[in-house]
Amino acid sequence: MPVARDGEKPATDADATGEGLPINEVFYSLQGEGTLAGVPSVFVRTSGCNLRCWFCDSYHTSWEPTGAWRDVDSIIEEVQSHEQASHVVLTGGEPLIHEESVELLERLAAEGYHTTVETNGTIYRDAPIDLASISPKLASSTPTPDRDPKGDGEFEEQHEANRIDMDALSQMVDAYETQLKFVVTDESDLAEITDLVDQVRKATSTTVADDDVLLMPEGMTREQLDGTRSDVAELAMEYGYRYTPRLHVDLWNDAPGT
Ligand SMILES: C[S@@+](CC[C@H](N)C(=O)[O-])C[C@H]1O[C@@H](n2cnc3c(N)ncnc32)[C@H](O)[C@@H]1O
Ligand SMILES: Nc1nc2[nH]cc(C(=O)O)c2c(=O)[nH]1
Ligand code: SF4
Ligand SMILES: [Mg+2]
Repeated sequence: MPVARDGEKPATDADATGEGLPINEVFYSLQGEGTLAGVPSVFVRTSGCNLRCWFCDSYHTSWEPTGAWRDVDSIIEEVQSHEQASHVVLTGGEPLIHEESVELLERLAAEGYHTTVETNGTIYRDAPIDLASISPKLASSTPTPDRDPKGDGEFEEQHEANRIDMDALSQMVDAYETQLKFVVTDESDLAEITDLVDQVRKATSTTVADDDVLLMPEGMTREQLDGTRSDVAELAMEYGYRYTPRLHVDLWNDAPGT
């Protein structure tokens, strides 16, 4: 079913509102990205996002959000049905637009799970998060009219205005163990990345080491990654940042539920 735009719950549209969280999918896979790549994990994907990256690989949580409202008990039950997993990844869409994500994370922590939150870093919430996997969005993510997957650039201005919130980003970096995971489209992204990392270092009391800064090639299919991964690996070496693969794409391409 469709969910409300940007995850809000309008008071008048019964179809678009509900209790708990709008969930797009829950699945068991290997963490494909970042420092925990390869770790068996249950993924909980909420629906709704405050941004609209043109390249979003989760189109049905952002450009056309779909999902079903589910209460926290039923989500926990499904997580626990994957008995081998001790790690849970909360992602989206943007999971931190939803206040109820805090309750879900509290319940997961109480059950002893390691929690990773995949977030664009624009919204801070106080929650038991073991790894904040923050992917701040660069200018190259903005849906200009020529790169809009749906329309003619209607979200360009809103995306551009909201993609970086330095207060929320630095609060998150100070509060949680963090990785900064940048989607790299080409070499021209690197000036913005080094500038952003400098700004975060100035705004926080936490040490952000170069190997907490991850460069991830843009691409939602193996074919697309074939065009970006080698160049991004070279850039990681040149700048001294960490490279992260997209292991799930290498293993399963763009298959659903992976
Ligand atoms: C779908 S997002 C959901 C979490 C959050 N909204 C965010 O952007 O971090 C999950 C991860 O996929 C990354 N991502 C999305 N589309 C991508 C693409 N085409 N190529 C590489 N990474 C992508 C995001 O940057 C983020 O790290
Ligand atoms: N296997 C796998 N690993 C992932 N790491 C972050 C993902 C995400 O969509 O947030 C993701 C995903 O969608 N699949
Ligand atoms: S912030 Fe994340 S979920 Fe939202 S549009 Fe960008 S990649 Fe997709
Ligand atoms: Mg993904």
